[in-house]
Amino acid sequence: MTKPDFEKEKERAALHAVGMVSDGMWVGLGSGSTIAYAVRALGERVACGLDIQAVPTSRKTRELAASVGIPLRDLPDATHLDLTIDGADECDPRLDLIKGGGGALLHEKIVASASRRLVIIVDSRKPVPRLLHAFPLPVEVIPLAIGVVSFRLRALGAGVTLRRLPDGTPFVTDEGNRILDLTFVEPPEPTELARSLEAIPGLVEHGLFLGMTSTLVIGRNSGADVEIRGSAGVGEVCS
Ligand SMILES: O=C(CO)[C@H](O)[C@H](O)COP(=O)(O)O
Repeated sequence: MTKPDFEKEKERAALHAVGMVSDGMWVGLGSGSTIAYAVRALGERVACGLDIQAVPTSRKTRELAASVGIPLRDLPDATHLDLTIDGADECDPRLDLIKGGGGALLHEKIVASASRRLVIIVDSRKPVPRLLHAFPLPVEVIPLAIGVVSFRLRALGAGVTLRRLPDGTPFVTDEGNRILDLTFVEPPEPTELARSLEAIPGLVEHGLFLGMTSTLVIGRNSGADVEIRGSAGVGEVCS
């Protein structure tokens, strides 16, 4: 059996999602390696005359989008968006997600929550039967609350790890916060966990995106290019 080409899957999912963008839209741009394919493809459509405004969710995405000529707006300028394209670390059959592997979950959730449609693009490794059984759940915490929040998270049954860079220093988010990665020996029900996390002062946001996804696009290697879950919808493609 040939090995799956996950980069090809990411690219196929990204191309499909970019086909859903049409003239006049305000488009949210997520973060991560899968989104990079979407940003480059969107840049090609902009070069062909597509007229959009894009709101990036991280410094990295902003830099890439600017480099391919996508017109950009800042998040404070946005009131609502037509469509957001983003990646995910895990997605379950209800299209609920874990996000934040790249540490951009706060901006990603604000943009997703303001979007009429959230289109999630993934490769075939991301769909799972249940969330919280494999990928650690990222939460964003203000630096001075790290001790207090970690204590409360452990009381919820979580294993807590401060995310660090390869040089050992703590990872710092675009908002100057820290990321704690949570693991569970006995994974809780995501909705209940989300409620508990939202009640902890100093915990700014968590990576559970529940009930937000409109469309999940899974890139495939063989057969059809993509598998669609949720609502479909394809716009014009630049040739
Ligand atoms: O949530 C995210 C960043 O905060 C990313 O969307 C998620 O980590 C997926 O990244 P990739 O496409 O590189 O696998």
